Amino acid sequence: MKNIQLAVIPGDGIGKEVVPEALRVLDTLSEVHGGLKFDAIHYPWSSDYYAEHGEMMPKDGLDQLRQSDAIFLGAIGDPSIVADHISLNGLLLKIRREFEQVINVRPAKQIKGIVSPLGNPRDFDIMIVRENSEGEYSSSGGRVHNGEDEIVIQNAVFTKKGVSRVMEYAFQLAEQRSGHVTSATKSNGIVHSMPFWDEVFSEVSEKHSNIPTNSEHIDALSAFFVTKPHTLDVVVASNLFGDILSDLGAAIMGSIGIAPAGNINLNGKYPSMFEPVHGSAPDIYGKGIANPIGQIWTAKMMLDHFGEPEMGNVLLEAIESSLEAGIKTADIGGHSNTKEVTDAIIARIKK
Ligand SMILES: NC(=O)C1=CN([C@@H]2O[C@H](COP(=O)(O)OP(=O)(O)OC[C@H]3O[C@@H](n4cnc5c(N)ncnc54)[C@H](O)[C@@H]3O)[C@@H](O)[C@H]2O)C=CC1
Ligand SMILES: CC(=O)C(=O)O
Ligand SMILES: [K+]
Ligand SMILES: [Mn+2]
Repeated sequence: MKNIQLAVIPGDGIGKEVVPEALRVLDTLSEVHGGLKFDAIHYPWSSDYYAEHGEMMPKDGLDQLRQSDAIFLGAIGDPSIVADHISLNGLLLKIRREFEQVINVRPAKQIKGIVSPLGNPRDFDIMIVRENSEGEYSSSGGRVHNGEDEIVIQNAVFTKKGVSRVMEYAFQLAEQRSGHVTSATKSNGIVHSMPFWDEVFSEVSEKHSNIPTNSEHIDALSAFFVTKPHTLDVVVASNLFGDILSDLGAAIMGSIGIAPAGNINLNGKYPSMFEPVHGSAPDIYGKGIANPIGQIWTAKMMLDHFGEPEMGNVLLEAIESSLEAGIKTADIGGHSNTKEVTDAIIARIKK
């Protein structure tokens, strides 16, 4: 029996609705598999936890999570309780940084049973490889003076190590996919970090001369996601650019509610973390209508990570088959609720 210790953090808003559903799916997959078991430990860390304890997680929170094989997270953020920069920095971004989850992989591809909002898209299959530990999401900076004299400085941090690491990962992925790499840059507007980004991209691409590359400014690239997504394969991007492109990737698939993600620790020192691309969606929380597919597809990425791609494929086929049968939440044009969608996926896995 292969036992996998999962640290489960549903977090806020619809995270609390979709995580339990995805865990039901994982339990079903365990039953079908017979030799694989997930032992889940739940952590209530969230904005509610902050309201009670004045912090997003206990002081030894990271030590508690360290013991697990992976972290399965929903979403963090409830601006009605605590400001987003405090809640995300105190939990989500802290885990990503401290656990050296330096890469964030986010697929965007057409799946059966969902109509893309693009008029008539050709088949696309994009893998966004986002730098996840530095870049624009650094805590370096500060505020001085008040009123009209106030000055705010937000530093973006780009290290040779961090940039070459994410690019190396992107090239290795492209090699497996027999594809190519597109770099998201903005060296026409950002004078220090992005020319550096371009230089490192040239260096790393020289080591992989068999892989075709191109480099696009982020503004133009955003448009290409809409006008010609079929021309893209692996897209490597800084933390902020990758964040934005992945919501766009989700949108052209059909909804942010279906997009999965993996925060990958490469050095094996800490667990990786799997969470959907979407946030806590306060606008629909409590109605039971959140699309659980982002969280469930995220479970497939976790299965792949643990060397169980067959189970992952069973899961993706079950997702596609229930979508083709029209069992969908409202964000993708259906009338089913969160539980009905999960039930339909579970029924197909059992078949
Ligand atoms: N990784 C994380 O935990 C993230 C957390 N956040 C946080 O989430 C909160 C809300 O942020 P927003 O910018 O509104 O982004 P969001 O992703 O939560 O929501 C954006 C839009 O997509 C819809 N949506 C998202 N997930 C859905 C699902 N599964 N099914 C159906 N519709 C879905 C929402 O209803 C909303 O209209 C904030 O506190 C934000 O900081 C935002 C993004 C990522
Ligand atoms: C924070 C956020 O929006 C993301 O990681 O996607
Ligand atoms: K999330
Ligand atoms: Mn985001």
